[in-house]
Amino acid sequence: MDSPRCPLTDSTPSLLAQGYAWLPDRVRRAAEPFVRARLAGRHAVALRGPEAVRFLYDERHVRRHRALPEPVKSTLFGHGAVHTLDGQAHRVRKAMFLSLLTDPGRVAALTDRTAEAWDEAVERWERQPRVVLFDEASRVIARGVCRWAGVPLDDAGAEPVARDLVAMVDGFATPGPRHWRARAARRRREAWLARLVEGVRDGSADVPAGSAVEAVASHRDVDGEVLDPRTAAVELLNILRPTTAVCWFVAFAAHALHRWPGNRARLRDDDGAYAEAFVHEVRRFYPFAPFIGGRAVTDLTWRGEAVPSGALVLLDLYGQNHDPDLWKEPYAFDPRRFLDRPPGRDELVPQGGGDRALNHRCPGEDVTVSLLKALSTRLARLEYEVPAQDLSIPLRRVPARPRSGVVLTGVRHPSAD
Ligand code: HEM
Repeated sequence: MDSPRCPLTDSTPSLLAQGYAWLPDRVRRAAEPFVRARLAGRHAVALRGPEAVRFLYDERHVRRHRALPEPVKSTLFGHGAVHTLDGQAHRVRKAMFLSLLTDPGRVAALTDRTAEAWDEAVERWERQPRVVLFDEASRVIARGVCRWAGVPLDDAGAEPVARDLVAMVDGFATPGPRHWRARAARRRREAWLARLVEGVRDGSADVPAGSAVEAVASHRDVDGEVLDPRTAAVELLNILRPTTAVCWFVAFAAHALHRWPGNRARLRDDDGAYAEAFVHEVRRFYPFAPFIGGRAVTDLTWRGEAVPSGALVLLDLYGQNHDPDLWKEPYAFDPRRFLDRPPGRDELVPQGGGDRALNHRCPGEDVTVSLLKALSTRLARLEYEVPAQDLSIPLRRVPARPRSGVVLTGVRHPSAD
């Protein structure tokens, strides 16, 4: 087999300029689900499809160590995060997340805390002329997850905390001012939570027994040692930050209810199966995580294509969620596609693929689905107007969001009429 040639031109500027469209465009031009590129000076290959999921998540092929660029670690995930670990070190750290995030009782408690915060917020929204749903949802969820996790937060604290948690997500994939805001937000919140962890350990901070803060503060890593306070803060943020980021999906759900209002009645009617299908379709249809990746640990072959040791191997999440080979009419928003059958493990991949206990698949999918079900249903039951505004979702911006943030006016609970 010929040794693979990495393109000479670096595609990083095109990726930054085109966002979500960059990889699917390249796949379309290549007329096959395999793309070779140079990214940040490195040889990269991009794959998609259930078979590609199984290939990439096999640690004999691809590992995460030294795969993530520094700007992503300094904003989105944090240095020393579970995302960057492999092998036994990864599995021991991952077990902590799974025990906190997949137990149905804990997921229900987090959903209840957040639903309470939503109901409190609605009382305020009814007295306001307009609300920006994206911003409001971020505060509601930040309040809910902090209450659930045992992070002390007074009412005035929710707004700056939500702003920082959103900033960390908003700025990971851009070189501009959003990026510097993300770095500053991470530094601030790591310092804040590291102090809390130290307080829990020396007894000066009182947090509920069994809470996420207590679990992270007392977690022992593969070496039998507790995490240093900064890494413990990084991992606490890896619970608070992505949970708050469900506000992106809440804004997308509002967008879908506005564009395709037929969904509203079935959500209002407490149709649990439909609500779940709606949530999966929101996660499939709208753009959020564009791709994930790691480094080839040895010379590999993918469907006859050589992948040299050290190359970046990317899984095209957005492309796979819109792949016509997997989804009938992929650009139609249609929750009914999930009514007949639940999503296949390695087909629907907005939060990664594979087995969440063994690899890097997101441990927060149950939380995401549960929160989004509860909040979409509540949103569908509210009455409000959607005044003229720019609801476009430019795919050049990563992470994408409706430009206006989804402005609602005249919010009222139907019972108030
Ligand atoms: C807002 C919706 C969410 C999206 C779009 C999302 C997406 C993702 C993606 C794409 C990955 C990487 C998978 C991989 O590298 O293979 C991931 C990993 C992760 N997510 Fe999520 N996630 C979301 C919500 C959550 C929530 C609610 C939590 C926790 C409460 C969470 C915690 C994590 C953690 C800790 C990892 C690292 C797992 C590991 O490396 O083993 N995520 N997520």
